[in-house]
Amino acid sequence: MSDDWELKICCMGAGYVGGPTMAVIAKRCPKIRVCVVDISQKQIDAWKTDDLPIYEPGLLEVVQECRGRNLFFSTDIAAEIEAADIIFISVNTPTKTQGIGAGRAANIKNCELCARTIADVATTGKIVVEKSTVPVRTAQAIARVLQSNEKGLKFQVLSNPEFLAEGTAIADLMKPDRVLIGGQQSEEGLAAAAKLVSVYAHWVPREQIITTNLWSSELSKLVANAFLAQRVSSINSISALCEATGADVLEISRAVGMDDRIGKRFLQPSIGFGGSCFQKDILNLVYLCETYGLNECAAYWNQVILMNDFQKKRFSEKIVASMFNTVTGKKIAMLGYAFKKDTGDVRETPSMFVLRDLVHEQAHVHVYDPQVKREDMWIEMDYTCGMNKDNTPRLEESVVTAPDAYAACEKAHALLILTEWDEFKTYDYKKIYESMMKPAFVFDGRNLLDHDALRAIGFEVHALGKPDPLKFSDL
Ligand SMILES: NC(=O)c1ccc[n+]([C@@H]2O[C@H](COP(=O)([O-])OP(=O)(O)OC[C@H]3O[C@@H](n4cnc5c(N)ncnc54)[C@H](O)[C@@H]3O)[C@@H](O)[C@H]2O)c1
Ligand SMILES: O=c1ccn([C@@H]2O[C@H](COP(=O)(O)OP(=O)(O)O[C@H]3O[C@H](CO)[C@@H](O)[C@H](O)[C@H]3O)[C@@H](O)[C@H]2O)c(=O)[nH]1
Repeated sequence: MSDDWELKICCMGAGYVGGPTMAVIAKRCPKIRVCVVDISQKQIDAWKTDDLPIYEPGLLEVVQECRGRNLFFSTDIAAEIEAADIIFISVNTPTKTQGIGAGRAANIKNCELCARTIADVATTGKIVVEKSTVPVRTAQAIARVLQSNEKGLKFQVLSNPEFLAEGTAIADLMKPDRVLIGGQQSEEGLAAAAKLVSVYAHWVPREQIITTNLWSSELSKLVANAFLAQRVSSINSISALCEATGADVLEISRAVGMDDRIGKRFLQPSIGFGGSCFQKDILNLVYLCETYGLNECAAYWNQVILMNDFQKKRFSEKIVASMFNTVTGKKIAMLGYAFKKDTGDVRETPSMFVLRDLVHEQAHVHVYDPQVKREDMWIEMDYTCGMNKDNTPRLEESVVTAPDAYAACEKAHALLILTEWDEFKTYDYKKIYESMMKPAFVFDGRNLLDHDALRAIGFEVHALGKPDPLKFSDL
């Protein structure tokens, strides 16, 4: 190992955030040594191959450029902590499943464990950076664990939440809207923050690197996700009203979004938001509000989740109701399973809830997604819906993962668009129509396809928040 490094960074947690974030730091800062560590040998082994543990456009190229140069992956956590000047904690902080706050509070046990490991093995003081999304004031707990080391070592704790979105992680990291760094407002705290600023300043314009106190930084992350999810729930609530009145939700998104004060983005109706962050972080915010006795604030944010649940359920019910109130024994093709395009991530994917409902209705579901692995579908189904092959014997036999969309649609009664993958727009829908049972239904949960063209082919199309031409006409 060269000793000429400008700085040495260790990141605990080689997941969706730790891996891409550190890869981009390594790319942009060739003189900084970056090592990503994890307790999972399997995860680290995969990062050392070209079959990376996560799919993210552009990630492999960045990893290939830096791996072995200044980007390393290891399970030797103690050695890497010892070598590092700055240690990022980028571990998972899922919603608690048991005990006080179960179903709402974030479980920060992995963060605490990282702090304990650092306190145990470090022989010199370090800057410890919370990269994970955590409840406000977690830095206090981390600092207390670190300061209780018996070696008299001094640690500085910073908050540096991550705002990347999956599917666009590399672009987001290369050109972030902002980098947020929170620190203690003491001389040592400000010096630590300045050191982290200097890392990002290798490629992020200085005016886009914001420094705040610790608590503002921690809380800003939860607030950003709550605001984004609130927009999705807002437009989804309007999609239901559009279906009842003959208004068109896409025309509304356009008309409303052109107001600069509102903005165009995040007004795309869907079958509900998914992903590992939105629901978890809003629940975390709701729990914090309740903890501080702010029950009205808690109820306000909880409504964003309730609206999301309503939207997911509404979509399944629409399918069954439109198909003569029964899908029992019918083949249904599900195109897309990931929670958004350009990722294989299925955590909290809304497709899972539609699949669950269709299995309950005894349909035969054929799923095609370009990136999702079948085993990941079952892990998430068990974790989030409590459904597995032991308690639902029909589950695995009534769900087929198809090799392509054409196979999924052959002899199907309905085709569902659940993820907005670009390739779904390029298919030969005439050929698909001819291979399907009649009437052939399309339920477009993303408003991805050309509905007029599909109707001209012969499909019966139901699209989210779009007027049904059989039901509504102009004046
Ligand atoms: N996924 C996202 O898009 C995203 C974006 C912004 C922020 N976040 C936040 O970042 C954090 C990490 O999320 P993620 O999606 O990368 O999670 P992840 O589950 O993909 O990865 C977490 C990794 O941490 C490892 N880990 C757990 N405990 C450890 C320990 N004690 N020492 C070393 N490694 C340990 C796990 O083995 C796992 O590989 C969460 O708090 C999340 O809310 C996620
Ligand atoms: O107009 C929209 C925009 C998004 N979604 C859905 O919302 C979910 C989340 O999408 P997105 O925010 O793009 O992806 P995430 O990877 O979950 O990223 C969010 O969560 C991350 C984890 O905290 C944050 O870092 C990001 O800033 C934040 O956008 C997905 O199911 C999308 O399909 C919609 O339905 N309509």
